[in-house]
Amino acid sequence: MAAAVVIEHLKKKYGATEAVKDISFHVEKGEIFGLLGPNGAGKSTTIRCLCTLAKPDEGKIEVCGVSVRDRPKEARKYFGYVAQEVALDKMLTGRELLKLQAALYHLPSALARQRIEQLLNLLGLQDYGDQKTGTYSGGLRRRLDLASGLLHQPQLLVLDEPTVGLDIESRFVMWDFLRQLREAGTTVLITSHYLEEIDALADRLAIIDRGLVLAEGSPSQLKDQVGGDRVTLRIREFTPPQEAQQAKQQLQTLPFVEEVIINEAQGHSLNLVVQRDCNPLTQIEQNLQSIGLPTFSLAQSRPSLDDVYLAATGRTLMDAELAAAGTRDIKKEQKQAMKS
Ligand SMILES: Nc1ncnc2c1ncn2[C@@H]1O[C@H](COP(=O)(O)OP(=O)(O)OP(=O)(O)O)[C@@H](O)[C@H]1O
Repeated sequence: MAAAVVIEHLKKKYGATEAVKDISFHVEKGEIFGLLGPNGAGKSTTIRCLCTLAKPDEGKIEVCGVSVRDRPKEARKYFGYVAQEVALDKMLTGRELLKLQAALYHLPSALARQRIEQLLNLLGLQDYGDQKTGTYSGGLRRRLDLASGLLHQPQLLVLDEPTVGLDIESRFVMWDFLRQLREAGTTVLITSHYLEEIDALADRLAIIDRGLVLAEGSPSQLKDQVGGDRVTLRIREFTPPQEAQQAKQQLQTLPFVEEVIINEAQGHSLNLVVQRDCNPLTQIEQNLQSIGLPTFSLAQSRPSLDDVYLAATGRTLMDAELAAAGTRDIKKEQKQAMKS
């Protein structure tokens, strides 16, 4: 059985910007697959190439065994795409917009009517179908986007950051709906920069950073691979770099400490990897005391996807987000995207 998505050695540049340097991953049928990475990592570009909305420079892309580059029209039958931001015509009602969309998919009108009512019900939109979309909340708009992407009953639903800007409740509604879709046999490919979203939803994921896949697997596999428990230590609220170095050297000598990383972006806090199921906190504190260093905060936890990200990139996802913010000219990108 062909995989739902095969992407191999995808490359895509915008001018001098290498948006996608070399990305490969497979999505199996019936799973929720997450692409996790900070803003600017290349997630949208990857799925825009997959969904025939951007032209790749190189690489193989298949949807349900059909080459997207060679047979784009046929490939489009297999997937529904829900973009990051959809410009809805605010004067149209939800039902009218779905009718328009159904016409774009060339659905026969009886089938279109049936699908529209089904989806409005399924997504809890039955009371809003005749209201103008200009009156919709963010959560309702996203649900209508979903309905649009599902009208032609695609085998694969591709969603770009579907819960950005949504409140927690709307986000949970969306997660539940995506899980129901999976139960009904639809494959879901979702991009997100929210760790907890991918952790909660995805059967498997790929971590993407600066146009490359850094890790791929199920959330628990990836967490297991990064090894022992994590300890986050702050010597002071803002630790001088030389003290952080001194602490690192000292703590590396402890038998249960596997690794010490100094997180410069977080006030030179220290991230330690320690053997599982040891009780390290008192010993760490005493050890620091013995060389005259205080402890401002100290906490132990199981590895998270952020630890997986940190181990792969040397920075946390949030720091990567902050570094990316402000370096992009979104208006220029949108203009260029319209052209490509
Ligand atoms: N149309 C475009 N023109 C020029 N540069 C672009 C364009 N689209 C994306 N880029 C650049 O390519 C890189 C990858 O962007 P991309 O949108 O794929 O990342 P992303 O991970 O999806 O982030 P986001 O979720 O913010 O869209 C970024 O450096 C971005 O500035």
